[in-house]
Amino acid sequence: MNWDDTAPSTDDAVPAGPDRLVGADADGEDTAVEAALRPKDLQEFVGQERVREQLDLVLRAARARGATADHVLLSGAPGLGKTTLSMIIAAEMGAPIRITSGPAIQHAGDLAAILSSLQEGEVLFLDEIHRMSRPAEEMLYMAMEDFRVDVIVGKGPGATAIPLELPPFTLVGATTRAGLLPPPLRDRFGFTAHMEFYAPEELQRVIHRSAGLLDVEIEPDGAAEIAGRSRGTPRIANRLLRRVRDYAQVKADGVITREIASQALGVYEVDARGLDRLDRAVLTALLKLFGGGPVGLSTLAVAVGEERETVEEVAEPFLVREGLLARTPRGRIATPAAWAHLDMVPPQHQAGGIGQQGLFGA
Ligand SMILES: Nc1ncnc2c1ncn2[C@@H]1O[C@H](COP(=O)(O)OP(=O)(O)OP(=O)(O)O)[C@@H](O)[C@H]1O
Ligand SMILES: [Mg+2]
Repeated sequence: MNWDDTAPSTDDAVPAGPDRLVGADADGEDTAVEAALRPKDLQEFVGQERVREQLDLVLRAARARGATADHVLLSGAPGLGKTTLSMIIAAEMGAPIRITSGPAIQHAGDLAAILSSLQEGEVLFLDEIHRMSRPAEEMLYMAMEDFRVDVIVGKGPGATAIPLELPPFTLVGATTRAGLLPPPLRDRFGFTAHMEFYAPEELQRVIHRSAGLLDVEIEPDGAAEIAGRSRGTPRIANRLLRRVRDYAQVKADGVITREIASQALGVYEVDARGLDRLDRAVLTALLKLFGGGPVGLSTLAVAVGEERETVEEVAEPFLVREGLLARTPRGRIATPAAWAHLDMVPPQHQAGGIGQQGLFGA
């Protein structure tokens, strides 16, 4: 559902497939176990070295001054640890945290109610801040800068603005789409942290840590195998770990070895690079039916029997990130890495074969 007509957001309408094992958004089971797996302080938080170091300085300095920490904006793809980091900020400051999200704030009044009930030093976590309504956003500007809001009482010519002082608080905003934030809002954050995808070694550490908390025995090779298929995302790493654990318990003695991890993820159709069935269907169609492209998005979508949006928003971002597919003005094309990944030979390399763009070019 689209709560907010100011943002040209399409992410809400996309069939992101909560049943998708490699989807980066949280599903029901994730929500239930994530609380247990969340690192509780900066020390425990794996990776994101730069962000961690900078945030550590910001928080230490604020603590030393006995002041409330500056507002923090966390941006990055789903499942990289924004919510986790917001809770860590509160914990490190020894402050309570209030959690809400852009879509939950439909009216400025909703925000005024939250702001006016904050305690001094409290952390207000505003998830999906890019989806807040415009009037609420404007109220937030003043609250962030001057710790003050104007509450409008009454309607029409008789309406009056009653200024309300707020206690100093720390706003932690999170967004998957930093580009959608209006500059005046972005500028009011004292510190902006951009979260990157995790390296396989970092994910391996995340997996080890989670396995410990879930009381699962895992060999380093087993963790490496899962890490390599987790698309740079801790949430996916934790989810794959749980599925591999199931397999290890049912089919083996419960210990996760490389062999077991590889077999289990084969059963769940997550390949060595983290592609799932949909991703591979798109690539396979692109290579087999269209000789590697270029081919239009709609044609490609019909070929795999999916909606355009599903191909564009669900499968393509990761394929592009992995350098397997490129979006060009003339259509989608496969990269040499795509041919290699599916163990296929590009047509121009075959004796007497047609050129890559021979049949379907333009
Ligand atoms: N650096 C990390 N170290 C260990 N675990 C992590 C780290 N980052 C994230 N996780 C784990 O990944 C899961 C997802 O993290 P989190 O909910 O913070 O992501 P998010 O960025 O808020 O995602 P979304 O955009 O969907 O809200 C949590 O279970 C958390 O424990
Ligand atoms: Mg979150």
